Amino acid sequence: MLDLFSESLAGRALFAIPKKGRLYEKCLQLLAGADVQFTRSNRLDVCLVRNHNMALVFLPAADIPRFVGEGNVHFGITGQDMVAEADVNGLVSEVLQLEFGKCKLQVQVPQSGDIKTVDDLVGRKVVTSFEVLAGRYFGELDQKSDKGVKTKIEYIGGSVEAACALGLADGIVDLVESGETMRAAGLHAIETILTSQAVLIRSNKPAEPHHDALIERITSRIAGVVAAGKFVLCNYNVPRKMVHEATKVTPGRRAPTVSPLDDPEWVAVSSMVLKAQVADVMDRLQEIGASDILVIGLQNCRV
Ligand SMILES: Nc1ncnc2c1ncn2[C@@H]1O[C@H](COP(=O)(O)OP(=O)(O)OP(=O)(O)O)[C@@H](O)[C@H]1O
Ligand SMILES: O=P(O)(O)OC[C@H]1O[C@H](OP(=O)(O)OP(=O)(O)O)[C@H](O)[C@@H]1O
Repeated sequence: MLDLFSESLAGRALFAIPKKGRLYEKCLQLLAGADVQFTRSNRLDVCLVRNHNMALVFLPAADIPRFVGEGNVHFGITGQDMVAEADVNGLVSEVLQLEFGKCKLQVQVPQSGDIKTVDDLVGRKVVTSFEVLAGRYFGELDQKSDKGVKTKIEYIGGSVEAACALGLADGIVDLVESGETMRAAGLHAIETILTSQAVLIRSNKPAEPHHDALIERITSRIAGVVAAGKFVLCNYNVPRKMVHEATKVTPGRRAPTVSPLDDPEWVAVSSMVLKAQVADVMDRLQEIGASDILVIGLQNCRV
């Protein structure tokens, strides 16, 4: 059975996806948007893609950089924090930022306590799941400090936020997004070690040409899905004499589409706008005299 399975994997491009956790659902949405068709069986962490010569390998997010770096899989999705922690410099390339899984790796200490800055932590005990990054950060700090002592970095696999309250640590290094978990544990952040988001990474080991072409095709499809989430299409009518002003507000990615209307005094404009800026853009268009401003969400695109 196993032999049959590895035979069916032979020659396929291997794509690593986080098997659970924060990034999992978003990855499934990306795969659906890129029309990567598969059925994941409960018991298997490898599954064949029906419509491409590819297989998905579901792995812990933390292991993906190493698997990609060593060329066991050709490409994968994980967090930038995981790539940095795995220390795979030169072995993988980041090919696409995916705009989700955004968070910060921060040094946190009890809100009420004697530790106010990272220098106060030098020589004390820090607990973290990111022992490489925390070790490097405090190693540099120890060297700069004149205390002549080393900060003790201790690894724990989860529930890091509880460490200070339990008396296990003077500070922690952990991920923060909304800050809710941190505040609930009576902690606050005193330094950011890195910012992170989910990324598509590729092995730097040379792939076979037919893998290269497929990886590039899937990457381009995923880039389209990511861009579709970032942009909207903004359509509006504007007096012809104001079109120059209006298109300064909506320059589009390459150039806006300007079309004549039956009324010679007016034109219609269609342009891609960043979703995050669209409310402001609509206000400015209205001030310029545009009307019938319509914002349309994109399901998919290639840009
Ligand atoms: N609160 C958060 N907000 C946004 N992104 C996050 C958050 N926490 C973690 N991430 C991102 O998701 C990645 C995976 O985190 P997650 O906590 O799901 O790890 P996991 O250990 O694989 O899953 P689990 O905790 O279920 O075992 C992190 O490396 C980080 O890039
Ligand atoms: O700032 P917040 O929005 O509160 O998010 C931060 C929390 O998210 C992550 O854990 P997650 O909830 O993914 O679970 P985990 O601890 O099991 O990894 C991280 O380790 C923090 O605990």
